[in-house]
Amino acid sequence: MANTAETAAAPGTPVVRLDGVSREYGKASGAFAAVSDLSLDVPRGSFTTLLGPSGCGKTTTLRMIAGFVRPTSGRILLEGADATSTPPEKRNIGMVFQSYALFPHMTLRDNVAFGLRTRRIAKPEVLRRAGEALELVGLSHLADRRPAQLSGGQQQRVALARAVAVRPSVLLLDEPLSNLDARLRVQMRQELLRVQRETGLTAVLVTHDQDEALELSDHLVIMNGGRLEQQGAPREVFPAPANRFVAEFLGYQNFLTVPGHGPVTVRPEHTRLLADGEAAGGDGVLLDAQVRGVTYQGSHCLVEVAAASGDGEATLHCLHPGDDVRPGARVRIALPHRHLVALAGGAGTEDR
Ligand SMILES: Nc1ncnc2c1ncn2[C@@H]1O[C@H](COP(=O)(O)OP(=O)(O)OP(=O)(O)O)[C@@H](O)[C@H]1O
Repeated sequence: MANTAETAAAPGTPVVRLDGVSREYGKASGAFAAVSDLSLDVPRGSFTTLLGPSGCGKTTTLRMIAGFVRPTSGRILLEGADATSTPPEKRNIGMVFQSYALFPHMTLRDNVAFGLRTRRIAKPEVLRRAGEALELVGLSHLADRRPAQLSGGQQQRVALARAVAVRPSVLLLDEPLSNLDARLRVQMRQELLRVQRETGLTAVLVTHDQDEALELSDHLVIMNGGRLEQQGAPREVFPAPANRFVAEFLGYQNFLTVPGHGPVTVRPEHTRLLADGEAAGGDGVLLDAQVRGVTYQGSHCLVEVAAASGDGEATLHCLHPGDDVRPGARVRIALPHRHLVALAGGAGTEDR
C-alpha cells in the first residue's frame, strides 16, 4: 500500500506544528492548564511519541491536533497551514483509540469502509481501499465477520486498518495497545511499526510506557505537568536526560551531587564496585560506601549501597559482575567521568 496523504506542502514542512499551544480549563480565577505553551514539530514520515505520566497533557495535545479540543492560545499548523479553527472532519486525520471504537453491527469490511464512504469516494474504490487496508493488517480472511467475533488484538488491527484506509496526513494513536495483555502488546508494537513503515504515514502515539516509546519512536517528546521536558531521537534522549524528571521517567535510579559536576545521574552498569584495597584505575570519582543489599541476577548482582556524595548520603544501584559482596561490607564506588550525566536543575519537578 503506497503512501498516502495527498498534500501540496513543501518537502521538509512538518506535518504538524504546535506553536505555543495552551489549553486551560476552569474559570479565569482558578484556571488550570492541561497543556502550557507547547511548541513542537512532527516530522513527515516520523513515528513521534508523546510520553509522560498520567495527567501530563498527552491526550489533550492529541485531541487538539485532531480538532476535538480547541487551544485557549497558540496555533496548530497542519501541512504548513493554520488549522487552529478547522473542524475535525476537515483535518484529514486518522485516529485509533484505546477502546477500539468499532461499530458492533457492521462487518469488518464495512467498519474499515466507513470513513471512506463519508468522504464521498466512489463505491468500487471504497471496497478496493478497504480490502487493501484489511490485507495490510492481515485480516482479509475475516472481512465478513463482526467485531464481537474477534480477539482484542484483532479488533485493534481493524481500528488501525480503518484509520489507515482514509490515507490521513497524520495517524493519531491514543494508547492503542493498553487494553491488550502484556504479550500481545509487545507483538502489536512491531505490527504498528510495520504498518507505519509500509504506508509511510506520519504517526503520533500517546503512551505512558517508556519501553513502548523507546522501541517505536524516531521522535520522542517527554511531557510533564502540561509542559515539554525534552524531545529528540530516543538514542539522543535516553543517554542524556536533561533533568531529574526525565531521568527518573526513563528508569534512572542513581541521583547524587558530585563536587565539580553538580547534580548528576549514572547508570548502574557504569558504576564499579571496588573491594578493599583494590585500585580504581582510570579517571573518575571515588566514593566511600556501605553495601545495603545484594540481589543475585545470574550473570551479575545488583548491589545497593549508601554512598557519601557531595550532598550527604546517596543510595546508588551498581551492577557488579561477581557474587562476592555481602550486606554491611565497606566498599568504594568508582564513577567514570564520561558516564556522569549532568542534570539541569537537579530537583526536576519539585523546582516548578
Ligand atoms: N475536559 C476537561 N475538563 C477539565 N480538566 C480536564 C479536561 N480534560 C483533561 N483535563 C485535565 O487536564 C490534565 C491533562 O489531561 P490529559 O488527559 O491530557 O492527560 P494524559 O497525560 O493524557 O493522562 P492519561 O495518561 O491519564 O490519559 C489532567 O489533569 C486532566 O484531569
